[in-house]
Amino acid sequence: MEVKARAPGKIILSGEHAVVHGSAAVAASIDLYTHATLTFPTSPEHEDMLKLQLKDMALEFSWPISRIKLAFSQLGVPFSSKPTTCSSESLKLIAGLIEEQSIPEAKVALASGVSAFLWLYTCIQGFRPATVVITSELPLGSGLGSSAAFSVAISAALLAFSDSIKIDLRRPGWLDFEELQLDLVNKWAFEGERIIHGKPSGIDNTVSTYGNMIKFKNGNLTRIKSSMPLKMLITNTKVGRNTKALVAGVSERNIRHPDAMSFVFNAVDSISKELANVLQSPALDELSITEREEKLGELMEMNQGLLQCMGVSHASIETVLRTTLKYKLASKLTGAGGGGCVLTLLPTLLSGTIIDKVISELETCGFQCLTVKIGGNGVEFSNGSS
Ligand SMILES: Nc1ncnc2c1ncn2[C@@H]1O[C@H](COP(=O)(O)OP(=O)(O)O)[C@@H](O)[C@H]1O
Ligand SMILES: C[C@@](O)(CCOP(=O)(O)O)CC(=O)O
Ligand SMILES: [Mg+2]
Repeated sequence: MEVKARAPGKIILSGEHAVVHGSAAVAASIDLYTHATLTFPTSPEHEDMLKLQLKDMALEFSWPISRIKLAFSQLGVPFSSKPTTCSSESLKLIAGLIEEQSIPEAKVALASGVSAFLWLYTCIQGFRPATVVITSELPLGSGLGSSAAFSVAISAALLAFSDSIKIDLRRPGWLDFEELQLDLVNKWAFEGERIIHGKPSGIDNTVSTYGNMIKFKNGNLTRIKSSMPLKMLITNTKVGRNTKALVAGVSERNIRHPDAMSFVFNAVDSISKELANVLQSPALDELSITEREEKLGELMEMNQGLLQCMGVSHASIETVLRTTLKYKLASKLTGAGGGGCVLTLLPTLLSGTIIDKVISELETCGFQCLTVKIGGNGVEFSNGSS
């Protein structure tokens, strides 16, 4: 018995961080995925183990089911058909299970992901032996939503084999969940994101679940249908950072300067709303596309300025901004900042020669450039034959 799920990463076009404080934000899925494969054992030798393989990291974790039962015996079985938040007591028990596995020092950031996995697994599947294999095309901790794609892919695979969701695994290829099933996957994935981000807004798991392009505010999504082509260059500064710490840093700044920060968050809210309107305004002719691209670029630059106000830019991000500005291209950080990835708007009429020059200059600085497809499908499942 095997099921696979894949969930996309995302870019945030405007509104990261401010969205945690109630402002609107705009995000789109990208065609880089995290895959989760869930297999229930058929041979008796694997009968009492829960295994998690992180293939790209060459890491494998395994726990005897009896050990997991023992850990949770103090607090009761977390098994639940309703999305449930992991309490601090449960998180401590899970931390104990992970400590026994001794993660190499250089990969210790993965512990929050493994905690999210253990919580989702025991809640959705209880104490059932299985092997879960994870692979990802997304760079981890770079602002492209690897944590959400991880939580969404795992939730989807686990739910696909639960009583909460009935799916037909006979058809080949990648298949869509129904709307109510997506809602459930999204809610569980949010509980995973809580463990990894501390205080997530929910935008990343929502766009990874439903795909395409969304405006998101206070937990509510509005689907956006862009009427213009959108091409972005993604530059990965390769400076590692952690979303949880950056989100906490902005909250602390908000506590120190509540009046000033409320203006910053309000300004971001207006920028996101305007950006969503520009994307959706009716297409007329090529000139209007150019005008709209100019507006988008300006809004992205204004958003970047406000992210600097929040204290989440970084020297490496500033280097990308300076480099792209030489070519009159607008850029902003995407995701939590502090390093990670930067978006640069590539106008439709920009020549390939200029794009090649910018990329080569950015790569000379040691950065990695990616071009991705924006706004594809959200989470999907398959019977393992794809
Ligand atoms: N494929 C994966 N395997 C294990 N953990 C993962 C995976 N993808 C993401 N994570 C978890 O998410 C964390 C990165 O999330 P975060 O700091 O929010 O950055 P981002 O979401 O931008 O990639 C990792 O340190 C790890 O705990
Ligand atoms: C900073 C934030 O707005 C986005 C974080 O995205 P990422 O984890 O850096 O991909 C946090 C959130 O909305 O939960
Ligand atoms: Mg994240």
